[in-house]
Amino acid sequence: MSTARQSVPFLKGHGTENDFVIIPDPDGVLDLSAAQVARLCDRRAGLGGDGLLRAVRSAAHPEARELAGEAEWFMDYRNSDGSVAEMCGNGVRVFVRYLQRAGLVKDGEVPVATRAGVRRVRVAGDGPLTVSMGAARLPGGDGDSVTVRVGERSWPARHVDMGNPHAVAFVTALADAGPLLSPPQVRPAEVYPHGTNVEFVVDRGPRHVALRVHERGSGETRSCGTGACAVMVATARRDGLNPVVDGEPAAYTVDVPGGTLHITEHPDGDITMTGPAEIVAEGTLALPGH
Ligand SMILES: N[C@@H](CCC[C@H](N)C(=O)O)C(=O)O
Repeated sequence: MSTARQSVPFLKGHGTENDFVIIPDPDGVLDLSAAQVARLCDRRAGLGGDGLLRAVRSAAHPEARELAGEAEWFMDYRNSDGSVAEMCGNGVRVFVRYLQRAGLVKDGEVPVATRAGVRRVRVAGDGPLTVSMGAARLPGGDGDSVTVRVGERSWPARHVDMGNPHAVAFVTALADAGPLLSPPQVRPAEVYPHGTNVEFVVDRGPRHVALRVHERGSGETRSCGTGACAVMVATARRDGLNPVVDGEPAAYTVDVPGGTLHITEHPDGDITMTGPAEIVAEGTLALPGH
C-alpha cells in the first residue's frame, strides 16, 4: 500500500492580516476533512492561516451549482479548526486577488458564490478591492439583545447577521476584553445555535471606530471583514443613522489590529467594504492525511 501523500498547489494570502491558505481546486476533486484543514492552518505543523479558501468552479460544487449561472467561482471557506462558515469578508477579497493573479478574471466586477449567496467584488489592478456585502440583518432589533461575557466582565451587545453571525459589544478600552484565549460567552446561547463571532469596539473619532475580534472557529484574529461590517452597522444605529430610512449613505472607517477597512451602508441597504488583499507565497504542498 502506498503512503505517498497527494501534492497540490497552494497560495498564501491575507487581507488586513486576516490570513488564508488558498487551495485551487477548479474541478472540486479535493474532499478536505476538518482535520486536514486544521493541519494546513496550523502555524507550526502546517502553512498557518486563520482560514482556508478552496477555489472551486460553482458548477463543480453541490452547494454552489445553482449559482453557476451567476458566479463562475465558489469560495469554499473553512475556519482554522476545519469548521465551515457561510462567508468571509477579507477572504473574498483575497480570493478574487488569487483569481486575478491566475488570469481567471479581469479588472471589473467579479461575482463570487459563497454559502451566504453571491458577493460582487470590484477589482482594479493591484489596488484595494471593494466588496458588495449585501444587507445586514439585526434579528434582535437596532438595540442590544445579547450579553457578552469574558471572565468577570460582561457587556450588552448587538446581534448582527452578515450572512454569518456576530455579537458586537461597545467597550471602554480594547484591552478590557483581556487576552481572548478562549471564546467569549454569549447569552442567551440559543440566539446563536451554531456559535458566533464576537467584536469589541471603541470609538476613535467621528464615524471612526476600532475593533478586536474573536472569530468562531479561529480564535482572536487580526481582522474580520464581516465583523467590521457588523460593527459599522451597530455603530451607525447607535449613532442614530439608518441609511435605508434617512436616504443618505453612512460611511465609517474601521480600524482592525491588522489595518483599516472603509465601510459604507447605502440607502438600498447594501454594505460596501473596501480593503487590501495580498498574495504572499505560492508553491506545492503535500496534503496531510485524513
Ligand atoms: N475572517 C472572516 C470571517 C470568517 C468566518 C467566521 N470565523 C465565522 O465562522 O463566521 C471575515 O473576514 O469575514
